[in-house]
Amino acid sequence: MDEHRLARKMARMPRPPATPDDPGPPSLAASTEPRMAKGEVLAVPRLELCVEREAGKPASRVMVLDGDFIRIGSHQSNDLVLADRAVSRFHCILERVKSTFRLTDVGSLNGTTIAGVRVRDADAILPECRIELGESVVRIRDADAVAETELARAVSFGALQGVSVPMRRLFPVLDRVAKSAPDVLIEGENGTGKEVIATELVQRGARADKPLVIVDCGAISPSLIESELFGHVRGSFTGATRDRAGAFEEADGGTVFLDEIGELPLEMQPKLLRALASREVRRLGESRVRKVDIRVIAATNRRLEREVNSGRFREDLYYRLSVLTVRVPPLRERKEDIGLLVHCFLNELGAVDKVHLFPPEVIEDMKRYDWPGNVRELRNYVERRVVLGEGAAMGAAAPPERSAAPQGAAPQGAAPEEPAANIEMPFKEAKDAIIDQFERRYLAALLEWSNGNVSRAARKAGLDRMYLHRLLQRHGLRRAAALD
Ligand SMILES: Nc1ncnc2c1ncn2[C@@H]1O[C@H](COP(=O)(O)OP(=O)(O)OP(=O)(O)O)[C@@H](O)[C@H]1O
Repeated sequence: MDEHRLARKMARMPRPPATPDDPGPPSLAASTEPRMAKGEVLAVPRLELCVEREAGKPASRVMVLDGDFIRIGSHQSNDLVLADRAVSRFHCILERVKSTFRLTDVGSLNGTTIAGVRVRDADAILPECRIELGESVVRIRDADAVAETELARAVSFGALQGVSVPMRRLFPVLDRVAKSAPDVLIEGENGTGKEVIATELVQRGARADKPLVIVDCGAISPSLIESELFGHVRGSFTGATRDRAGAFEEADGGTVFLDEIGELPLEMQPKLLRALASREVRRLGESRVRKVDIRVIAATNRRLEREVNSGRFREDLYYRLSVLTVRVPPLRERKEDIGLLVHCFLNELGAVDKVHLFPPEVIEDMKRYDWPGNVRELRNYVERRVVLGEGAAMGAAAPPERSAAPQGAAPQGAAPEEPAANIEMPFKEAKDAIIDQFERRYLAALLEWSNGNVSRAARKAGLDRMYLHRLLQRHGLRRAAALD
């Protein structure tokens, strides 16, 4: 399989069956609801931001904002714009998490401080807190007024399960996005369900029976990405033995899902921007321009604001992509979903009879853990527990289980057995066999650690992501990496 195939999947999506919503309690059967039922209304306190100093001068500007995700910076596109040269274009993000806030500095030049302490990521910030950025000071508090937001009654949005408030707030948003069919950016940590969301958006939209082409921008070497997206003509580069349509052309009439958009090489970004704006593509090595009719869904696990600040992502492309952004909360902020997800995975695994392995006290233990690998890690754990029973351990730090690890993994901590030297084999073959064995074990353990996430694994191992993909493929471990 060449790199193109490796990184690109194409699917024709069947329309979901027309069944009514399932507003009932979590059940073993995942509900399918092609249309959202009108849900409850949730009152959320509005957020009041008081600018007490701006660019070093006293100020008394008050802004009352709806929404739980507020961007602060000097660029006009922020929710709170500070006219302060010491404030970065995208300086920090304030997110409501239940009754507190999280503050994230997105790589600002001069930093963000709270009570004199410089913060990068600060959780559990309480109302009345004063944030200092540049030569400005902003105080946050819950306003008296509340905003009303729709809360779905259904506990799933197709394959996306969730009983928690953040997820049931997300479902109506997704429903509207699916129907209105604009380009959309999905932001969320690894394993939070971005690809599931993209698939659901397609299935529920007008392009459901048209092609969906998935491009993993992080899995394609920079030299091939242009041809991958826009195609090439024969002879346009070494190895281009025939004309080939790119993802945009293949998806004509349908959708392109650009996964890991934050990994797109900088030099490719203006070309993507042009294609997004004009809906035209030009194959590599050809002057002819082709019109394409596509919807683009992009996803990222990076804070693109941080990438823009650091110069790794173009500001104009960021604006183009982020016109409509959907944010998926990490699992640690919606642990109420764990019980439902466990049932859903048992159901998918055909292991409903193993529900006794997840009694309430185990679910409570699971809620105490933070799930850095999010739903993917949870799913892997459910699978392990089904196979190993009560001995399965949660978390990457816990001793991994031999049978749960992908084939070839050595138990962590155990001294690897010295392989016997096989002098019946020529030296080179014997050496290659041992290296092969080592690679398999190393990669399998690495995948186990990263919960199948290739980007994380590549970073941990200090390997180029594309090279790691090839290694995994060579060792038949690609499925373990791509399965979830
Ligand atoms: N809310 C959910 N309900 C049911 N399954 C989920 C949910 N979220 C994620 N999953 C499952 O978790 C796994 C990871 O999901 P997915 O690949 O969509 O995550 P992702 O955010 O795209 O990850 P990455 O950024 O690493 O590519 C999949 O097996 C998916 O089916």
